[in-house]
Amino acid sequence: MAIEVKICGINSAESLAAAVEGGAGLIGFNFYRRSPRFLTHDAAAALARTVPATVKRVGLIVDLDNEAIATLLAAVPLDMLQLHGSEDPTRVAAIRARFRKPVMKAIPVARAEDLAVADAYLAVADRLLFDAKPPPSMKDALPGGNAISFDWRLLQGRDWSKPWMLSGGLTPDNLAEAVAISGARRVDLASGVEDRPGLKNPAKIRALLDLAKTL
Ligand SMILES: O=C(O)c1ccccc1NCC(=O)[C@H](O)[C@H](O)COP(=O)(O)O
Repeated sequence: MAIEVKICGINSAESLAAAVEGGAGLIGFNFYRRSPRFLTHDAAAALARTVPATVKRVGLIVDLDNEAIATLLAAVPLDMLQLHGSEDPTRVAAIRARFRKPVMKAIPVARAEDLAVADAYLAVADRLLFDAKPPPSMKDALPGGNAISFDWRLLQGRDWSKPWMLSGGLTPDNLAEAVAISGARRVDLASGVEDRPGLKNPAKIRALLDLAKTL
């Protein structure tokens, strides 16, 4: 069975069409202001309204308070929230209960010990997303979308009771190896289908999704 792909940081009708027509299972809209992929509510809403029901619309947020989340959800039709900040399990549970949306919690990974953090989220999140933790030497790193990978062998032979995704530095060139080594059946990527940060390349999106169907 093909792996499930989320294309994150969709910010144009062209990239959205490539993702939807190519078979992405999820697309992500980025609401983190420092990101080159940041979208206003209005821009995201216009795109989100055109997404077929078969594709999940994920809103990526970083440590937003309840008021900001409520404003976002009132403006943009979203199927899932991706929590990509330092939200602890209590906060994840509170967001899920209050806003009645499935939540995916990002877990930053650099070393084997980082994976232990995931256990605390299993009871409160609907999905986990293992993403590369930027090294301290990386100046101005974002919480995600940095085009860096972690050691995929850390995930080898591991599984969790909730669906989990692999992300961090995935590209059409390394996807097959990443999937083979990690055992991931769901992947998420942003930079790997771009020409520069924030500029998605529809041809790269289509190529990546074609490849994913063969894995
Ligand atoms: O993509 C961003 O700019 C971003 C900013 C802040 C928090 C998270 C962000 N991206 C999250 C994602 O879901 C990315 O797909 C994931 O981090 C992998 O990114 P990349 O290494 O660029 O493929």
